[in-house]
Amino acid sequence: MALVGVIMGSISDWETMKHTCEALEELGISYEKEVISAHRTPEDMFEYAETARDRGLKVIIAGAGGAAHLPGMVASKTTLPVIGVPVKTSTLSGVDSLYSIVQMPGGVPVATVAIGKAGAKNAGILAAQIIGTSDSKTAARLANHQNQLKEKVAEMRDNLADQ
Ligand SMILES: Nc1c(C(=O)O)ncn1[C@@H]1O[C@H](COP(=O)(O)O)[C@@H](O)[C@H]1O
Repeated sequence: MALVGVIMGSISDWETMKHTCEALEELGISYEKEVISAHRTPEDMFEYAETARDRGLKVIIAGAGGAAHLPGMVASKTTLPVIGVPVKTSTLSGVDSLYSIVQMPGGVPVATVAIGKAGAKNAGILAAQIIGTSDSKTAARLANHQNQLKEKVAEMRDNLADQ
């Protein structure tokens, strides 16, 4: 059963959102993925959001670009935490996506990560951290992930010393 729902406004967002899925896989979190658009498939979006909790999801990650209304509209129809990923756009570099997602009105939060693939990766890690609050195996995998980051910095220090 999927614990995280990864949705995106278009298949063109996959190049970004695949980094979310990779992070979830690395942390052993089950997920489902789907293309759903607030603009193009509003009925599907409402049904997805309204049924998400009963289907067993714990977190929804929604990526979209431009007039990125998907994360906020999903958040308006579920009590699950929603993480929004601003997809980088060719016209406005994803600042349009960021502003569309981050500036939610009071009462309807969307946890917004950075623009692009680093943000998409962080969305997966953040979802794992939410799940890790009540799951010790996930918490252990997250601790391991942090240790790997430390090891990478240790390698960087060795490399720098050799320069
Ligand atoms: N922002 C939204 C929504 C939405 O918010 O519901 N639906 C599609 N889109 C975005 O339109 C961009 C261009 O989509 P196409 O590449 O399909 O034309 C994508 O980044 C998508 O997330």
